[in-house]
Amino acid sequence: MKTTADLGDVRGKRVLVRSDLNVPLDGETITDDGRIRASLPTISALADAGARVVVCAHLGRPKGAPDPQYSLAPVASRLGELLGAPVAFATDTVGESARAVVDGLADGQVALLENLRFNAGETSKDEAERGAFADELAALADAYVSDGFGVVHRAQASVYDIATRLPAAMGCLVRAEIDVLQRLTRDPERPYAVVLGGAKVSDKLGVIDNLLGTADRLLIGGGMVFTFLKAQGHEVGTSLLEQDQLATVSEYLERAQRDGVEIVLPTDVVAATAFSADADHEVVAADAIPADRMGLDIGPESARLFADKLADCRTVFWNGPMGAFEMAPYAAGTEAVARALVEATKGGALTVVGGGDSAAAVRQLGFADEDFGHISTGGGASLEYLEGKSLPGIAVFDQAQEG
Ligand SMILES: Nc1ncnc2c1ncn2[C@@H]1O[C@H](COP(=O)(O)OP(=O)(O)O)[C@@H](O)[C@H]1O
Ligand SMILES: O=C(OP(=O)(O)O)[C@H](O)COP(=O)(O)O
Repeated sequence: MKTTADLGDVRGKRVLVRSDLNVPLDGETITDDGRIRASLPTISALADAGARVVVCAHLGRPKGAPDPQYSLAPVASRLGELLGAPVAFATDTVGESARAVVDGLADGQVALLENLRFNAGETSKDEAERGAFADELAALADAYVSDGFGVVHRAQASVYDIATRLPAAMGCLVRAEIDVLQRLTRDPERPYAVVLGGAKVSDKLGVIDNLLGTADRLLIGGGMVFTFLKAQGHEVGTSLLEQDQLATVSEYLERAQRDGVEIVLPTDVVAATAFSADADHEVVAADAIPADRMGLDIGPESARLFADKLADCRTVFWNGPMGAFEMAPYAAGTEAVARALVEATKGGALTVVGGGDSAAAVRQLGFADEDFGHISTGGGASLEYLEGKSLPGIAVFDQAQEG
């Protein structure tokens, strides 16, 4: 695997670094800067070596056109504070502003381009459209460094296509993340549990297919729960639901039972009248969610059950908060699972928390990075790695080496 050392002397070279700076925002306030901090080692090392560092990243899921609420401007300010040096911000990604900002960089200086996903080419399924955007990005630089671990599972222009267009290397964050995750895939100590939650349900339900073959226990919380409960024939009210995945989930439940894999579902949930901290909410049995309510957290009985199921585990991977933890009334389930992982870590288990919001949740709830074996910057990326899937942003380096 190529490292930045393989790029040779970078002094005076324009090096495009793909980072994952997809941080949670409250208006323009960054509520957790973990992903920015995790991106610093690669950026600093290149700047210290005299490169003209051009950082590119996405924020949220804008629809291929500029959308001010997803601007990376607040991230540029924070990145500058953390680096202790100003970061020039380009108000577009590959246009006039980007070219001017890159041209204005001196050796050792850092710039950040505006949100990659303001350009339809970044996420396009059409190879030619993606390639054309990758060409425009490539024109801004002399070399490329892939350091956005949280996006290596995306076959997107700045992750995949660009790596074939410039001398390319892996950054130290991607390499560090892979080193830890390898310990989970190479003969994990058992029992091995995977805890799944969060809101990217359609993205992440599919990973269960492979996890049924590797994990001993799957604990399901967050927005994932309701497709399972519905598949079991229960009312889920207005909760998050993947209607078209019901048959798949039923098959998972059958297969798990047949193969002796434990799928642990909540027995109670916190059900609210709206997605709001002020909404009327109550704890109800998981099989009795009122039709006009949505489940926004696992209930207290489930929190105890989940903690119990994690207590004897020797390896735990967790992605996705157990509830809408950003709102205090729905944070208890996430806090209970975090506490259970901390206890498991103290007992010698290998625990990994992955995902932008999951990492933000544990920090927001007052836990320290050292309380866990590892906090990964990638949720979906880690899960797909654990599934044994080929990740486009990593595979492209193998292809380049073969080719
Ligand atoms: N029951 C639920 N209903 C709606 N949203 C939920 C629920 N449980 C968790 N969430 C939301 O899931 C989001 C995080 O999901 P996701 O992006 O999949 O996690 P990560 O970033 O850790 O990979 C949080 O913003 C949280 O509010
Ligand atoms: O937040 C991210 O992933 P995660 O929520 O799975 O941790 C990454 O920045 C990838 O974002 P995407 O899932 O919109 O491609």
